[in-house]
Amino acid sequence: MSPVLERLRGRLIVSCQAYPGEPLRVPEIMERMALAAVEGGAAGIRAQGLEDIARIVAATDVPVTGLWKDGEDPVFITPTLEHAIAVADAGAHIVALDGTRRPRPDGRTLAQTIAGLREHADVLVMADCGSLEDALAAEDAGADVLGTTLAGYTGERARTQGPDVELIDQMVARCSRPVVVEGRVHTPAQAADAMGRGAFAVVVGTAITHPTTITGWFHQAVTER
Ligand SMILES: CC(=O)N[C@H](C=O)[C@@H](O)[C@H](O)[C@H](O)COP(=O)(O)O
Repeated sequence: MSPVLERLRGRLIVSCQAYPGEPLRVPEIMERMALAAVEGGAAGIRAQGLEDIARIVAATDVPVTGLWKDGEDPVFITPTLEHAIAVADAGAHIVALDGTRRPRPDGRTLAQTIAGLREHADVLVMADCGSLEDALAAEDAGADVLGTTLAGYTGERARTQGPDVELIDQMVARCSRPVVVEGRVHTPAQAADAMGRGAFAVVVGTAITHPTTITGWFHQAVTER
């Protein structure tokens, strides 16, 4: 296994993302968020946007999973080969991209996208999947790592309140590539449970790095007793 993946085995990856129009959507702030997460024990960072990726790669010494969310198409996580190449050029160690079976906006298949990226750069590829069928197809297409990232966001599976544990179990049982659990991991107990189910690593975003959502959880608890 690649040295980059070895560093992530059995560890926590923290996703540092702010969304368009939000107060924290500033690359320097995401860089500092990443530094804070690494201080807390994160073995890797997941980051969105070329500037955020480049800054976090320069500021930390942990593997960075990069993605570029762009466009109005349902496939919006690093949707085309050009986006994937740009993410690699920004310095990401792992390029995360939409790993579903849906048509991609540039007309390429996932396999063509991964092959094209590999011709350009020596990077690992994480396929963000929404179902077991996605994960099996992504593995065939050449992805190095399979994420549960899009479970509940593609219409194929219900959006579970916490992580989609049924999908985790299916992917761990059926896939031969490492399964990274990502999506709605909101508590340390859920992260531990995912590891117990055979996850290679766990990605936590919102519950660590999205204070507006976390505030909303507490706001609701306080006001809707
Ligand atoms: C579906 C989608 O667009 N997921 C994105 C992927 O990068 C991010 O918005 C999520 O925050 C990330 O996957 C981490 O998940 P959570 O924030 O639930 O811990």
